[in-house]
Amino acid sequence: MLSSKPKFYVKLAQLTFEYHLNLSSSMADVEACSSRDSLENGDGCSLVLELTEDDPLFHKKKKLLNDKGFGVKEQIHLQSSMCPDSISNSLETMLRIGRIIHLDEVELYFGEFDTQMGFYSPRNELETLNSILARVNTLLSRQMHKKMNVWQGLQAAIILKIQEFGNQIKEVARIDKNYTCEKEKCLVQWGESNGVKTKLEIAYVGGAGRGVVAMEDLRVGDIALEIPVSIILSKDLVHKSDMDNVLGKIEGMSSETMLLLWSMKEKHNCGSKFKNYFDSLPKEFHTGLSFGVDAIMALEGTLLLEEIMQAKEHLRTQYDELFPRLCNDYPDIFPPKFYTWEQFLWACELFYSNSMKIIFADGKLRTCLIPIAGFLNHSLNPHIVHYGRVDSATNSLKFPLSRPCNIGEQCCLSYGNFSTSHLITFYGFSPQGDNRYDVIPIDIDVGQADCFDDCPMSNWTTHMVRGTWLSKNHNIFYYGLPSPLLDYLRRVRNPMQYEKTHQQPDLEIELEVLEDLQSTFSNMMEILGDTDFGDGENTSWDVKLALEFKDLERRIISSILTSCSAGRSLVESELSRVMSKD
Ligand SMILES: C[S@@+](CC[C@H](N)C(=O)[O-])C[C@H]1O[C@@H](n2cnc3c(N)ncnc32)[C@H](O)[C@@H]1O
Repeated sequence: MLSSKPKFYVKLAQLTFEYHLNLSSSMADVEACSSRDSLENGDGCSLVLELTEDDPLFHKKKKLLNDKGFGVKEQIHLQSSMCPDSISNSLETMLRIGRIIHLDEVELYFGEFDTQMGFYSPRNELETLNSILARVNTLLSRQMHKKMNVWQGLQAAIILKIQEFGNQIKEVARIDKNYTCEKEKCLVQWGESNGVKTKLEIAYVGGAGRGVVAMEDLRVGDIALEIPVSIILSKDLVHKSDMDNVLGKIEGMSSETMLLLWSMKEKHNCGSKFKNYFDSLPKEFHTGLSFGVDAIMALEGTLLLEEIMQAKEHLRTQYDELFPRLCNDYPDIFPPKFYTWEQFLWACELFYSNSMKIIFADGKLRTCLIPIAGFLNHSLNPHIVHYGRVDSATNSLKFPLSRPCNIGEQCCLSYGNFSTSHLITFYGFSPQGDNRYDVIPIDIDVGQADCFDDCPMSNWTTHMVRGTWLSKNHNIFYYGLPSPLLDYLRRVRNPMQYEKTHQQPDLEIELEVLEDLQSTFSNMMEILGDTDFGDGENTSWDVKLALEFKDLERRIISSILTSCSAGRSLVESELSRVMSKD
């Protein structure tokens, strides 16, 4: 019955992939099991990474898993239960599976696995390592199985990997020691007297305003910050207020807007429980929604211009639907002086840049403002990735570390997988480093979009490109450009059959595809115009951000043009070689 060798087991059951690392069941036991529970309740214990059908990318990921050799009912036997090398090998296999499971849409679109980088994105890698670690920790905490040392070995190997990964991606923040953070300290003291537990202190971080730094060396899994639900601002506060009756009757009013309108008044209430919180907020926000005329003009030709204009228009419409009607009808509840357009815009910027979506103990998702946690800045290489669920045992929101953060180091969150245009519009900054979510969407109007059932990658409904420096494969047929887009364009030219061969007709199609892309992106570059360096020191914050963004778009397009041109040279020389042979 018992086998000492751990095994991976890949099973497809009711459209759910389950990957089992099973330490003590024999393969026959595993095959006889129809559910994960029966494995865990038995003598053995399984490690499961699962891809479920709830995932909107289920079919695409399933295909990618199959392409990578992780087929249905496949087993991968590991060599030994004890030796560190085999633990490390098993971890590598789990990582390869986990990375695919944790891909998001953009990563999957560009997802030819990059063997040189070894990972898809820092977020994906951290998420994968932490999800495997969480499962191993659960198994260890149950202490109900044999071979504890193997699981402990695996746990140590994962933690080491996370540490090594963190060391590769360290960012240095400029901490301004002269800024005393008085208001912020008052808020922390108030928080602590209400049950907040923190290992972070507020500091002024160059280029990002307030941020938080670790007060001690923090390890993976340590809780950097814990906020009791009693000091989280959520829609429950509106229900307890005089606004509830009025707002509840307005059709289509979201609980998010209710909380926003409540906050606009509450911030003026000297006796508010949340006075320290409101006092700590910036007097003005510098997001894309506050861009002035010069910045808007500087954005001419960019995608960001459209995003900002649409967002602002949406907010103006929302404001006009509510005001001055609410102030006229209920002047005591909605005093006109608190509900001007400028104050509404301020509140919208507060919510866009500072709110978090949290799942409460009742299972409901609510948009909240969270004192103290609101000081955490965003990073493309975050320390904290999982923070969205209230711990029902403590009725608090915990911020555990997904990678270590040393004493004095800025501790950052991931706000989400956002493009720089989104971050500028709603948060007012452009992140440091390569943002893999900076893509240029491509509209393809070929009138035969639904044709290619047999071509798996052409079933993407949207196409996109990004800086080709992010790709390591610049060989013929790839050129640093996304395969789904190239495959799609090839199929448009030859719907019957296209193969990546070095034969003349296929190479001629390659040339046409590259020429088309080159012409599309040359037009885009022309619309963007020449680099504008602004007015040096005198350039305002918004024009600076606008110019920075325009420059980013130029760099992306320029990299695509360079790749198209290099690709054409490759194909042309291959074509002349083939033709000279013929
Ligand atoms: C949740 S708040 C974080 C605290 C904020 N720095 C403050 O001083 O109140 C979000 C805002 O912080 C700033 N921010 C966050 N991450 C940043 C980053 N990586 N670089 C620059 N600014 C950042 C932006 O102004 C953003 O709108």
